[in-house]
Amino acid sequence: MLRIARPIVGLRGISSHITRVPFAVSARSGARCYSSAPASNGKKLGLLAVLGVLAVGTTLYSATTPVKPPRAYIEPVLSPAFKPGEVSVLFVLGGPGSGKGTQCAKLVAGYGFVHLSAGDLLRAEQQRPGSKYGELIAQYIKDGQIVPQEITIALLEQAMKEEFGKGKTKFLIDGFPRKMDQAITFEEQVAQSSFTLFFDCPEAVMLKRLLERGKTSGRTDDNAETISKRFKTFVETSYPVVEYFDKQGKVIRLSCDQPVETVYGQVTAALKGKEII
Ligand SMILES: Nc1ncnc2c1ncn2[C@@H]1O[C@H](COP(=O)(O)OP(=O)(O)OP(=O)(O)O)[C@@H](O)[C@H]1O
Ligand SMILES: O=c1ccn([C@@H]2O[C@H](COP(=O)(O)O)[C@@H](O)[C@H]2O)c(=O)[nH]1
Repeated sequence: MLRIARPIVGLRGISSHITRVPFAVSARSGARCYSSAPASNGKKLGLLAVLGVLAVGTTLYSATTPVKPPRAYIEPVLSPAFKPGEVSVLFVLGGPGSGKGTQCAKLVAGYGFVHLSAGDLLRAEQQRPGSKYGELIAQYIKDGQIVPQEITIALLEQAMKEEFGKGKTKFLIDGFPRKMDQAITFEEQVAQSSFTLFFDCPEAVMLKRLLERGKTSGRTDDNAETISKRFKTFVETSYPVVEYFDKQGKVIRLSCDQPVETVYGQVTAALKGKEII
């Protein structure tokens, strides 16, 4: 597929308005064109006649010569890895510790979704012997920052293709997209999302859960210092993604500050309402 880029606004047609008027015309070879000496009437008339002919000539030339538009730029547009309708993608977003993974696990058990957690994929890549990106990923996670999109999207696309090859088509993409560039690139190059489940949760609740989880999780980011960085990243970088999809009417907002089963009841009711399950 090819996309023809629009020509640069304002470029087309400008040349038709440019008429070059000769700077000085001398009636006689060697005469000074900047002389202050008064010219005779005959000379003045001759000069005016020449200027008039030139003005008419250039106007006629520009009016009759077709203006060539600038050559269109041709940009290749990559087709997404999955065609529209081939797979169903639900993004699952919410602050750290809002319960995304817990609810995804229940949807897998109840409705046969494939659950792909971007964080889990990054941690697995970090651990993979020989990975070029292990150290980089470890540093970003420890700092509560978002790993460059190329790495995360490649991991997600690969995992989706593997599952698709086994006949799976319903995906929960958990903890992604966490940044606007990821949202746009993923939808352009991998697949369109149908909805985003957003778990709204007070920071105090998430902090308590994460500190509790940190006692056994072994995660380098479940500690007070990194948690506060993750909260900041969520507010500044990830929440704009929720707003972006909200403007498209594609966000299902859920309150996470309830027992697990109550939250799950809200999730399933909302998905049934949208005829996703
Ligand atoms: N509704 C809930 N009520 C109480 N505790 C919960 C609830 N949901 C999840 N938890 C607990 O909170 C912790 C964080 O949950 P979970 O791992 O599902 O969150 P998450 O949003 O996936 O976090 P992260 O983004 O950090 O991976 C876990 O220990 C989990 O058992
Ligand atoms: O798209 C993503 C998703 C995650 N990360 C990094 O991983 C950690 C942990 O993610 P969880 O979803 O909480 O498991 C997150 O703080 C980021 O550092 C990412 O870079 N990009």
